[in-house]
Amino acid sequence: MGKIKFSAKGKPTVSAVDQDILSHALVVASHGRHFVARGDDGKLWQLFGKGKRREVAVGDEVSIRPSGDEQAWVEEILPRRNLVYRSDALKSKLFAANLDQVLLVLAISPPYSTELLGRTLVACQHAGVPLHVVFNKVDLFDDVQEAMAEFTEELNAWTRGECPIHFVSLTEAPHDAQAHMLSLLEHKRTLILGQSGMGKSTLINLLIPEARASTNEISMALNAGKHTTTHTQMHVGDAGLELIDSPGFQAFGLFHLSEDELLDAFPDIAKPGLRCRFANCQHLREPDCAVKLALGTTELSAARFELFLLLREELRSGQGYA
Ligand SMILES: Nc1nc2c(ncn2[C@@H]2O[C@H](COP(=O)(O)OP(=O)(O)OP(=O)(O)O)[C@@H](O)[C@H]2O)c(=O)[nH]1
Ligand SMILES: [Zn+2]
Repeated sequence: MGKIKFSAKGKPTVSAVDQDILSHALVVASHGRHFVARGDDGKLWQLFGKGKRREVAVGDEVSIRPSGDEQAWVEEILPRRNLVYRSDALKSKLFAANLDQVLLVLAISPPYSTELLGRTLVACQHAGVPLHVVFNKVDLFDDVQEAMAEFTEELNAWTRGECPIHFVSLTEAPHDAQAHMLSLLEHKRTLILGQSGMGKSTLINLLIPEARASTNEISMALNAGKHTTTHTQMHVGDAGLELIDSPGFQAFGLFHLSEDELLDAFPDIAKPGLRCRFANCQHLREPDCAVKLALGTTELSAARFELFLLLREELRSGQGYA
């Protein structure tokens, strides 16, 4: 990767020479309002955007206008295939764009959050991006077969069997994990999500050993010389491996969904909902509510119904959390 130099204040310096040349680049790192993009020739640019052109995500294809040797303005964000993001009442926080898949890393220690799993699934469905679950640290199970069967059942209930689940031990069986993960990740752009401590960094370093070094370089580029570790970054490995690592997040707000879009992610509620006596049934205390009747049967799990009510309440109160 090329090195980036900075002006004294980290702002773009104006160069009359290449000001009018537009070129194409891929956004490979973001930290708030700071971005780094890689040009088609491999050169790294520190990016600046104005207005809407500041709403750049890792994975975005951009057309850029150089303003200095290493700095450029975002001229245009090219149309996206998809965008995965979270949001609260005030603003959106972009995870990444133009993805082939999202991979959520879970483990039993620290304990994983089923609510986070549910929210990730809704966000992925809304964005039209497939979700895979990687259940790491299987070496911590007492009885591996029994635990795998138990967690498969629990996760399938949450995802309605829609997400493939991959059991691995990244530290105790790294070769197996590596082979399995490569078959899933090669020639794809993947966003890796997970609570802190699940093994995201272990996974990325196992598959792309040079990831740590490039993180330091990008981190310096983003912050114009200062070091920060919390940024979203795309790591590129052999065989078309593109892994996007995102900083830990406390909550996953889905305020950007409309109620109809939320319902689209819950066909297990939408479908029985058609049979409720009232067309505008809220599925709370109304008579002849088919959703309440479906609750607890194989059609609708109590956990998913609770998550639906929670998300709907957040949308209505305007207090989604990001
Ligand atoms: N027992 C066991 N420990 C693991 C395994 N994979 C990772 N760990 C450990 O789990 C801890 C957390 O792993 P990380 O890769 O740093 O987790 P992370 O998801 O990147 O966490 P943050 O950096 O906080 O976002 C480390 O001590 C790892 O060594 C595994 O397969 N088995
Ligand atoms: Zn109802």
